[in-house]
Amino acid sequence: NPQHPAVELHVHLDGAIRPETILHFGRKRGVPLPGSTVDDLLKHVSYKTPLTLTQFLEKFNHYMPAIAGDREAVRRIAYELVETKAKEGVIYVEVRYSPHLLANCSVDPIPWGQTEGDLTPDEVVNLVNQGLQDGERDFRIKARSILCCMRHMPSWSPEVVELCKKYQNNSVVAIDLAGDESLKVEDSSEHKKAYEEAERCGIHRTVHAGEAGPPAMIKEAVYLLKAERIGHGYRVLDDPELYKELLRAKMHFEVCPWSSYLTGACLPDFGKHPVAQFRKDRANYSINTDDPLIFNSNIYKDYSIVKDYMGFTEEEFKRVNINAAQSSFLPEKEKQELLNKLYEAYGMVPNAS
Ligand SMILES: O=c1[nH]cnc2c1ncn2[C@H]1C[C@H](O)[C@@H](CO)O1
Repeated sequence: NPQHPAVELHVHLDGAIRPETILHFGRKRGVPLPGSTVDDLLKHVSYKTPLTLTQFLEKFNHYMPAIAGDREAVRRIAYELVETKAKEGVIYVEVRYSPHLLANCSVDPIPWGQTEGDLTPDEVVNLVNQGLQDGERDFRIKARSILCCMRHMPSWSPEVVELCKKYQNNSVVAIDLAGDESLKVEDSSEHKKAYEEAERCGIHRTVHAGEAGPPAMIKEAVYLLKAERIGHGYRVLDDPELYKELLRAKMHFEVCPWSSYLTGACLPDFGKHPVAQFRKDRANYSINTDDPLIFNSNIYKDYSIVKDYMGFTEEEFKRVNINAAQSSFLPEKEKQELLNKLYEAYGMVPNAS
């Protein structure tokens, strides 16, 4: 039973695919997969005890070849994610992905060992938009998207920001920087330029930082890339001065509890999880699934963790979701509409009718 209408700001499209859909397209396209039933496939793709962020990211290799490069698949995974979220009681979701990692042409290198085809990153965005918009209509929730730059692929970033501009407010609301933070990138000036262009054009900005990386990555995200939200950001607690500053600035942290356990981002002892500190300090944060396929989870899992291990209350869940709506990348008027829906559902305004 969903504890509330919820708002989810951090979920990867390519980390949230239904195993059935992977099997369907694997079969249809003759792409070999590590299993031929849902259980088999999940044995390889999902896992239950912590890996490193780098090892976790390798999981995508097992199934992305079945989806990437296929128009119907790309559209369908977007549509199905909206359905899944609607069923979980999410009324507004921001879905993120790298258009390049779903393409098989006009991308260098062509990802996942695909042979070259004719699906460009631009058309990927178009297809995802269609899937999201069809989903919004059929499942009556709101969905927007965030386009990801990848840490290890600075050469893709100029096109990512151009796609954000082209599709701005046609589903796309923001830019992100995802991928392996622990990896040393010789030159990230392309990421920086892309973020400057995003700021100049009024495109919202979030950055994965302080998940596996040190607080310095969060500083870079905030002060160099002008991030308005931080993906994960747990390690901000290692730098009390920075933490104080970001609390004062009401910086939003996109917290993913179950993910943080499975990627080794946080200690396995949930009693000591950074989100417990965030709650104490009434920080601005949201609760999110991140990659529910790989983590074999849903939004209830993440809410259960903070409830069962940290004693989070309904009151805090309401505050969390109101913060999420406030820090969403919707235009002001739509943000107000979303907030009003939450206030009403939470019994925080008298029913006007
Ligand atoms: O938790 C994560 N941290 C960093 N990168 C991630 C995480 N989950 C997924 N990604 C990467 C892998 C996906 O292919 C990419 C775009 O969604 O983002």
